[in-house]
Amino acid sequence: MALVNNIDRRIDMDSLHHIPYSRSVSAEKIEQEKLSGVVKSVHRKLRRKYVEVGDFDKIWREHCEDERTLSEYAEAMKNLADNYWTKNCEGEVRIEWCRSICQEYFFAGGMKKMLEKDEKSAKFALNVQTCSSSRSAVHSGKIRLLDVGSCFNPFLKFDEFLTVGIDIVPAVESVYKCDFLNLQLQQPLQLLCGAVEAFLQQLQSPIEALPAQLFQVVVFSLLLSYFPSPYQRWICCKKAHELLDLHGLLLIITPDSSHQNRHAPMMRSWRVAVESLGFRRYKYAKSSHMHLLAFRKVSPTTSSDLVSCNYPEMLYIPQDFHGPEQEEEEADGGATHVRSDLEDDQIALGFTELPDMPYDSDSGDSQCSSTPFHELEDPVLLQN
Ligand SMILES: C[S@@+](CC[C@H](N)C(=O)[O-])C[C@H]1O[C@@H](n2cnc3c(N)ncnc32)[C@H](O)[C@@H]1O
Repeated sequence: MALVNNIDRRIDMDSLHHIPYSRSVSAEKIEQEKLSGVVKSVHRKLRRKYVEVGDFDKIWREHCEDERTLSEYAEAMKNLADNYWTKNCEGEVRIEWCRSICQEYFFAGGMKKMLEKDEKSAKFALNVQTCSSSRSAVHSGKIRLLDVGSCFNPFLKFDEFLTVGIDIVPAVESVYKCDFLNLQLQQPLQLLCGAVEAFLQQLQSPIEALPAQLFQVVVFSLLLSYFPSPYQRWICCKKAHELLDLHGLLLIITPDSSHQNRHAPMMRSWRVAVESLGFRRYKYAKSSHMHLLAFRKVSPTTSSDLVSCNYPEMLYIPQDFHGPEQEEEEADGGATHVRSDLEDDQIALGFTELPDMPYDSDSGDSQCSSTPFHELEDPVLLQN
């Protein structure tokens, strides 16, 4: 009788939304998995279409016209950000990493140190006096930051940035609608800093064109892996180069839940491709679930015959090589996949830093980690 009473009481409590802890946690987990399922299925659909059709311009146009899919995606991302990526979780980790790199580079002498290093190596290489006028680029006010694929505008709350968030489907009003792949670039503004800030504050949605050299920071947070083709990733990096001021920073965050060296060749390949556009590596870090890369724009121009050198293909991701079977397995949650010994070893290694909730390698949706990221001063991963 006592037991029945207890059960009855629990049912009553449930109906009053006082859900017992274990039940609410698993309900949360299911909800979270559902949301990241929405995100992953959009990426998968794009990849599948790209394999079938081959013409990424065509599939991209169709994708941008598919309003229902896009708004479901934006809603899922915003929901994940609002309800599941709380403090110290991966969502915060990527934003905090970007902030700390910018603080150090613009306000704590990082840029000055790099410019001195450039001058020294230029003198050494050419045995000539180099021009030091580039120092005037050291920043004095707010940092002009372009967040591409901003979705829910995570940088807006920080005072040190004058943030422009753009997205094909903004999840919040403060983000401007813009397809970065088709953004037109105009002549740079010949204005003083204050006037440039005023220009940025009067932008209106949709943005179809922007002047070159407008920003000091461009952020691609979980953007590049959205695209099914390496060539689209390369177009984005090239555009970032043109939109950045000389010595500005390109910050790239891309998901990878395997341990640090598993995709070392891929990251080396990315480095070569990005540097070929007129960037130089500045910092690299690996968190449990992401690579975080910072590049400085070191050359004002980028040559246009780079396609012939296969640089775009170098911006590959593991999913580019998935066949239909692997994609299907992923859609089933990997239920039919038999792991190799090597994968088992990697998972065992990974467990030492994996938190206890599932990670979504497409959306970057994940959970708390005690060591958010490892700064690598001179990583094997990105050796010269
Ligand atoms: C995985 S979400 C990342 C959201 C956010 N940056 C973060 O780190 O959580 C990728 C975002 O990029 C946007 N996106 C994809 N292609 C884009 C393009 N060509 N131009 C602008 N935004 C794009 C998507 O709509 C989506 O909101």
